[in-house]
Amino acid sequence: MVQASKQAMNRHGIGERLHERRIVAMRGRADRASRSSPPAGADRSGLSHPSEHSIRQTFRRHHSQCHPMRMPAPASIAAYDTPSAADTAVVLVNLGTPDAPDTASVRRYLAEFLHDRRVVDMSRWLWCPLLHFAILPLRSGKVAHKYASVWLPEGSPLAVHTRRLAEAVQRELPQVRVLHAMRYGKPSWKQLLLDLERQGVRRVLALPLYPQYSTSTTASVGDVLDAVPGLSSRMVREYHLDPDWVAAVADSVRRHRAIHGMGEHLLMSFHGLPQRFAAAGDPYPRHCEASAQAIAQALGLPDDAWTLSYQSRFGRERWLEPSTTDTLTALAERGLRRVDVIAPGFAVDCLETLEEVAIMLAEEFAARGGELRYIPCLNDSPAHAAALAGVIERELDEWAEVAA
Ligand SMILES: C=CC1=C(C)c2cc3[nH]c(cc4nc(cc5[nH]c(cc1n2)c(C)c5CCC(=O)O)C(CCC(=O)O)=C4C)c(C)c3C=C
Ligand SMILES: [Fe+2]
Repeated sequence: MVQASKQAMNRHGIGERLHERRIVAMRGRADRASRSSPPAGADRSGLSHPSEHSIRQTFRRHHSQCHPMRMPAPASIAAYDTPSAADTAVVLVNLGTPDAPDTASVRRYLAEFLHDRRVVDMSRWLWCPLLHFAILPLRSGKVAHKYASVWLPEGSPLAVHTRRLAEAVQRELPQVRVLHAMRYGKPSWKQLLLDLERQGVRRVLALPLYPQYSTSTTASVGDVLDAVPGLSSRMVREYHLDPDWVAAVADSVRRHRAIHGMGEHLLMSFHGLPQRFAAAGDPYPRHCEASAQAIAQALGLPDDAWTLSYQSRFGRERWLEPSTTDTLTALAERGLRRVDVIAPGFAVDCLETLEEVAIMLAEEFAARGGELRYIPCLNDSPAHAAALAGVIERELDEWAEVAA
């Protein structure tokens, strides 16, 4: 099979192969968009089957069941010999969240999160006493109260939406195992990798649920992957300009505006970052700017109809600007009364979007006489699952090519 794939690669030029891959990806996406409920084990991309023969069989079977008029299997199917379904897992990794909205659980979660040097890089001699004797005792209770205000019957919004999103992506990609994990808290990313290794899984593709790359988030997911050397692994770095993701965000705004009417302005609020990180080369602000531009362009918004801002400041140092709070004050002073807000840096709704934006900032804006209308994250929407499935397919595809 490897041989067959190498021969195929020798026969065609690189440009041709890339073109074939794009066609395959487009076909995969078209299939996802057009089918309602795929048969278990059905295969569209041929990513995961041990032999070319069985790949073609499965592909044909699926197509004859779902799309009797659509044929044949993709021309480049021979390139999909590795990785195979049995020994590959795809893991959607999110930040993490407390187990319960109480002080002890929040304290445990914050302690793990804020111990990560990727998040707070101060000297441990200074940071650990500050964290344990000031921040955790003072912050945990207050933050637990905030979590309680958005907690769902099934758990923390971030946990609930992440699990549902992974299930939705699994439905999109029945040929590989799709799981989810949290960098901090449960289900533990590190523990999941160790469990997978024990179960004989050899390859893990990590998809950090951060569209924009940051060392404080994405790289930290990679650190854990590197710490389990028995597994062959690969990580999606970012998807901040993925066309399907951009289209899904833009569509969510369009749909909201179709139901609730047009806001006078669109605010795109991203999680903030200390300016020092950006000065040291973290590409996060560039990625946020590029995402915001692409979303505005997809919506056909003129420059004065939208603004990018940064929220969730933590600590005393300078964070990225403009802040969402200051931006809303400025918009209110400009006389704007109906502002729509999206949070395109968050894959799913969480404390920072629901409590900080949809509740607190909306209340502040209302006190100035305005209406702040929060448009939810993509969560487990079909468009989101399809976009992420496309990102995963492309990554597995490139991996197979490198491995061949
Ligand atoms: C120095 C501190 C922090 C950095 C740097 C930071 C970067 C960062 N965070 C997210 C995404 C999320 N952060 C969330 C919560 C959260 N973030 C921080 C601090 C930093 N984040 C704290 C202390 C908290 C906990 C809440 C609080 O105490 O205020 C969440 C939500 C988690 C949930 O349970 O709902 C997300 C998501 C990104 C994308 C990012 C860098 C770009
Ligand atoms: Fe954060």
